[in-house]
Amino acid sequence: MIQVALDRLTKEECISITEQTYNHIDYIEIGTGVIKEYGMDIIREFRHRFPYKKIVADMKTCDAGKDETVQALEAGADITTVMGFAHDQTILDSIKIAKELNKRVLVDLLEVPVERFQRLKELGVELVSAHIGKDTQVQAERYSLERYKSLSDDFTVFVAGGISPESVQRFEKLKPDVFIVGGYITSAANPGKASATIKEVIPKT
Ligand SMILES: O=C([C@H](O)CO)[C@H](O)[C@H](O)COP(=O)(O)O
Repeated sequence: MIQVALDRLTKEECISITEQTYNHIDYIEIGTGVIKEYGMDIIREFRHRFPYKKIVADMKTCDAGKDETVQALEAGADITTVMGFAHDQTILDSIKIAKELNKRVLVDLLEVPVERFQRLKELGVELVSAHIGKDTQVQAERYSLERYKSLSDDFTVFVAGGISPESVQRFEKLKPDVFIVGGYITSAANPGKASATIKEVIPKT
């Protein structure tokens, strides 16, 4: 499955790219910067405009787990993100309230040491994002995905970080359920065509 990540865009650009890519994507991610710009209103607007697509709010919550999770999920997101390096209590509170709302939490593994993966499982984490951060993507070859290789034994895996038709093979080894694709689609001259191309190359589920 494909999640289009809408980052560093205006609201109008986010809507236009979602419309152009609609038939090739499974999840719409409202990116962290877009949420910072427009707040929960953009999640409400996307819920209203795109009632049949899963919406992920990339809140990147690292404290106040309950409050931020409620904010995003009550605004209409199906999934909200919490950082794996946050305090255990933050993660527990987010998962608990998401369950009460019949929704999900995706834990972002950015900068999370491998030794913490087992603890995340014990905390009840089910969805994780194996992520190479925007600021380290230029050194991506140095950031081996090796540390993420066993995640699929314990979690539903999302992968993110500079995914394109050229790099998709590296991520395939992690047996992900969802490929999160940002810049390759959103910076393309034709985002609809780019989303069709990436859909062709990711493994069929
Ligand atoms: O989560 C992301 C990043 O931290 C910026 O907020 C991106 O959504 C994710 O990395 C996917 O975008 P690309 O790396 O441009 O594919």
